[in-house]
Amino acid sequence: SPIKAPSIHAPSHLFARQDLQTPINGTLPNVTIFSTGGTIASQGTSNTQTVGYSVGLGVQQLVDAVPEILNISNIVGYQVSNVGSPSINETILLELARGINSELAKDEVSGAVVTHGTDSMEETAFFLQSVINSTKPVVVVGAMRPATALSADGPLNLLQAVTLASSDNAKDRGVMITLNDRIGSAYYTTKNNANSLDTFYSTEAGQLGFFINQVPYFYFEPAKPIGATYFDLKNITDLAQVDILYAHQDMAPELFNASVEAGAEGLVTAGMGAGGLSSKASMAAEAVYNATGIPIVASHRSADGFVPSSDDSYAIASGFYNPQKARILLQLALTMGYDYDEIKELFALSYPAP
Ligand SMILES: NC(=O)C[C@H](N)C(=O)O
Repeated sequence: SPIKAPSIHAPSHLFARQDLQTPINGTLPNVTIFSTGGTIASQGTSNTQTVGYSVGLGVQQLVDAVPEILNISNIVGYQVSNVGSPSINETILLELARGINSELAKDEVSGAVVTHGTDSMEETAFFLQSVINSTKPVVVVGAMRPATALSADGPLNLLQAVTLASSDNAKDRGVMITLNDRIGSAYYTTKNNANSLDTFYSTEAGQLGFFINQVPYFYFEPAKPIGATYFDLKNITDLAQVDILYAHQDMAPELFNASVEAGAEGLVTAGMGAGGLSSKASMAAEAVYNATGIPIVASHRSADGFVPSSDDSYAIASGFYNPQKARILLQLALTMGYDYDEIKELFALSYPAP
């Protein structure tokens, strides 16, 4: 019969550590699962319900649904939160990052898995990529169908995530996102479709590998994304406020001032094409920059692409970062006290001169 997982770490104040009822096998690696909620932890009222379900399954139930995981790894779990990922906030992000760093610092832990809603998964994954101090695999995983649905995707995704987190060939590849057999780089992977199972087919730079019969295969040797910067969180307890303004025809120029009045310390624009704003919006942005000096990063509302730097612009070019990743990067830079020029250089690191 199953025995209690050994107490191999101390709980932090936010995390509810679960003493998962998993059999211990000394020959297997140890993986720690950090559970945050999302569709992977959700239940509907029938097996055909795939919208309008509710979050509620705990980390123990997620593991219980896939006993095969215990043939791959010993598991310890933390219940970090149990929310839909639109409600993930900086408190959860900071605690998650600290928890992962402290787990991965232990020799006996091979890797970490984060179960997460898909809606803001790329933001959490990018954040973790920027603040995790380890070469061990960190895998962020979710599902597009609730656990109760016919053909629920969560259980196999979780099995693959644990497999990846305990694989030697997954080391030194940065934080990864896995869903629907695909392995993507957290740095560049984006949710592309609001509903479909294959929503995390990656943008051009993001695809790292694929699962075949639950074995991870990589296309390349381990590599680090160009420009990836590590931020040491030290005693940081909150992140700078950065908001995203979405550009469109006739965008209200007042939004720039309103955001600053609401507390924004930096702004990201999801511009049209390669970062474009209407001339009225652009003038308002420039006026806010001149009045306050807050950094304004120009990104793109198109799903993929690049915003080039321009010498005569007040705005900092996002390069390859989409608005939600640019926001996290700007939050981290501001939190660490980077000035305007340092922030500009930070963004430019992702597209070094040839
Ligand atoms: N598929 C999902 O996980 C979507 C869910 N609304 C979430 O992000 O929490």
